[in-house]
Amino acid sequence: MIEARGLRKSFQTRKRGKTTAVDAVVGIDLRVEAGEIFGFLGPNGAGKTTTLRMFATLLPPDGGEAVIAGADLLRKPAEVRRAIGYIAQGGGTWDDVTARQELVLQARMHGIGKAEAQRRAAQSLEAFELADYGDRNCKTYSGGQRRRVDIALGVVHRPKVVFLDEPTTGLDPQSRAHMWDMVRKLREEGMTVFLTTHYLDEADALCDRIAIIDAGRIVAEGTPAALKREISGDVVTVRVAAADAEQVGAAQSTAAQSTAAQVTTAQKAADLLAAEPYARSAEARDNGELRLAVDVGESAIPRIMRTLESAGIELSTIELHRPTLDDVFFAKTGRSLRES
Ligand SMILES: Nc1ncnc2c1ncn2[C@@H]1O[C@H](COP(=O)(O)OP(=O)(O)OP(=O)(O)O)[C@@H](O)[C@H]1O
Repeated sequence: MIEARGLRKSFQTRKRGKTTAVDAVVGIDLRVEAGEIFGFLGPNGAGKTTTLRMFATLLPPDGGEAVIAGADLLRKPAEVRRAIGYIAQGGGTWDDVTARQELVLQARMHGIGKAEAQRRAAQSLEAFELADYGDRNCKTYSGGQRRRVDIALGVVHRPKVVFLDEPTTGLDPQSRAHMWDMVRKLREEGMTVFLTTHYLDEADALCDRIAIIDAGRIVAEGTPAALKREISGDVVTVRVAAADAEQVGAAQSTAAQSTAAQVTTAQKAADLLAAEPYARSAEARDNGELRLAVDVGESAIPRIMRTLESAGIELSTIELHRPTLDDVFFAKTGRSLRES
């Protein structure tokens, strides 16, 4: 339903009279099958919105090509526009009109006749659980209700593909869960959904397949389960105890010295553990923590503790966790998406 090859985009920015180029998207290749909820997961500034805007014909690519719902993005943009719905990050509802009025207007703008437009507006209000507020001005809606109106507006013409830019950003947990149900409903109705998110749990729970994007490049693609399986094993996170002043060679320990010593100790621990047969990898991080990829966490933990104890390294905490999409992100980029 969506196929992209080598799609790229740079922006020129001027700072103190100097022009510099920002490479927002650096060659995206991807394939989205019909009827999927496909998630584009990445940190702020990764290039998600830029890619989405190119797919939605709102931004001309600098290079590459894409076919969306059978139409060539560069040669047949009008055909692409007819086949898609695009729901921008900020949404677009007006304050002083009702959701029903907005829906009728939007349907009419797509060339739908008046009676059919009214029928579709009523149907959308039902489908998006807005019937109770449909005749109230949009300014009286909650954030979650507004976001549902945005999506109802984006799909009133029944597109084949729906592009959703961060559909749940800023929503409370209950509204987010509700929104996920709405997105699943779009798929049930046969639409292909392409959404962007920087929420790991959203990508994991909602999306059939995801692509992880970082610095304008796709670094991983697959089902959340397959991506987690790929890095496989368990992850053990160890935090070494804050060191005392002696270790940093100072008479008086300051917080900064203590952290520096912790980082040094974590590195020493990582070097030691990386040589152990049960460790697939061990990396110290700049907050005094180290992450170990192991096959079976439960049996690795006592061995890790023994190794560190015999080297005189004191632990403050040790935690076991099953791989998450953040671990996948970490494995691919060397950073945590949570901290990006
Ligand atoms: N019009 C523009 N002019 C200059 N730089 C831009 C422009 N639009 C985007 N960028 C830059 O391109 C990069 C990618 O931005 P983009 O908005 O696509 O990221 P994103 O992944 O959608 O981020 P977010 O999650 O914050 O929305 C960023 O470095 C951004 O600052």
